[in-house]
Amino acid sequence: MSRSPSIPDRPHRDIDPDLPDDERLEALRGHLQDLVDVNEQLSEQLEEADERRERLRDRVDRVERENETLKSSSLYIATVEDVLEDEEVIVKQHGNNQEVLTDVSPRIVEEVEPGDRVAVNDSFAIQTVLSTETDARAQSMEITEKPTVTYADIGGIDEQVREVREAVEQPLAEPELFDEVGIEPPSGVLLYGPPGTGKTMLAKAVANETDATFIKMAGSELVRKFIGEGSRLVRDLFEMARERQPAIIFIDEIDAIATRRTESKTSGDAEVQRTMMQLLSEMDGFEARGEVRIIAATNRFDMLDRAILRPGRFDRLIEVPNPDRDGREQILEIHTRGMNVADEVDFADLADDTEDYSGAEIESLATEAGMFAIRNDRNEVTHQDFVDALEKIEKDDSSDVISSAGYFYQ
Ligand SMILES: Nc1ncnc2c1ncn2[C@@H]1O[C@H](COP(=O)(O)OP(=O)(O)OP(=O)(O)O)[C@@H](O)[C@H]1O
Repeated sequence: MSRSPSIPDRPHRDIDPDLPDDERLEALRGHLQDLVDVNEQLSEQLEEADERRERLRDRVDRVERENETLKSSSLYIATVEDVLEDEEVIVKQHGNNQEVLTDVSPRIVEEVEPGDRVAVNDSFAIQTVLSTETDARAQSMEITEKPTVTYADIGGIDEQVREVREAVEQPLAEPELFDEVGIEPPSGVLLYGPPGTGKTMLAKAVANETDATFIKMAGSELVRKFIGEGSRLVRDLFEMARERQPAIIFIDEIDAIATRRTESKTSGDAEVQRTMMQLLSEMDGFEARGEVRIIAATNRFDMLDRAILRPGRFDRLIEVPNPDRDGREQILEIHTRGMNVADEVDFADLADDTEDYSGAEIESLATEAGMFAIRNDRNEVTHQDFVDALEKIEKDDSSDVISSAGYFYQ
């Protein structure tokens, strides 16, 4: 680094006050010139200092950016095995189970305890303490001992209900049937179709019918920040299901971890791929006639990696479409069961007017009609309330998401 230039001395001249005027004027001119020279030197130095400051600022920016990159580069997950003296700990890496003696920064040493999950960098130094495993499990899984949804709550998809019962319920309820015939039940069932058509309901209804624990995980929850975390969650998911069997594992939005590979090979992609491989390997090592069944759902069937559809994996595909006219009428009846609906309400007519509506949209139509009744100080819902609700929903739709059906799902 260049040294700072020295500051010029302040110019000084002794001018004898007794000098004749012209000589004193000359001396003063000389003094003024000295001052002008020093001023110039100082200005130059100031300019140089400004340039140096600019250069330093650039360097700080660069270092800060590097620091950010370092901070955001991939970290690995490990579990703390033991905390020793002198800020040393033994961690076991997830994935390869390698044990490593490493340091903890004094900043977080107080927080680290055996059993904690931590994020370590390439040199195994602990960077952060992660939330505890039970927290992570609880946060990302929805566990219901016995869901209340029944087949009677599902309208318009009778054929799909039949197929799901055969592929999921029967192997749980009557495994001996499969033993006797000598066939393996389907490994996994994939429900695909537009949003809000009853895929989640179907999975819940099977759990209800078979007294199984319903364990739901969204595929997007499995896409995690740290290397190894997604596959760890997949293992947790299956472990949880085994602990609570009979159980139905329901993975919604499976496309989040099972999208066809794209050209880009970023580390994020590789991590998602690893999570999917973990899911496949859990399924491969899975007792087909056992007490854990797996159902996945997607709105984006066309984007799925075909590897998950091979035999022994999601080998039973069930399309759950938007309901047809009769289906819509049935769903309307289901969702108005608990409502005070006037006798004159014509569900068949409403079913005609709700083409392309999903089950979820029909449910909102019923709620919206109820709101119109309340707004008009009535406790009975009339046909006109449904017509007004339809109009409102259509108006909202045209300015917003055009029927959610068909948007992702073509
Ligand atoms: N076939 C149906 N019969 C009765 N109600 C339905 C039906 N389909 C959807 N619904 C209503 O819509 C709500 C949402 O449905 P559900 O969560 O099962 O849809 P999904 O297909 O899983 O949607 P997504 O793909 O968005 O997860 C349900 O709680 C239910 O009230």
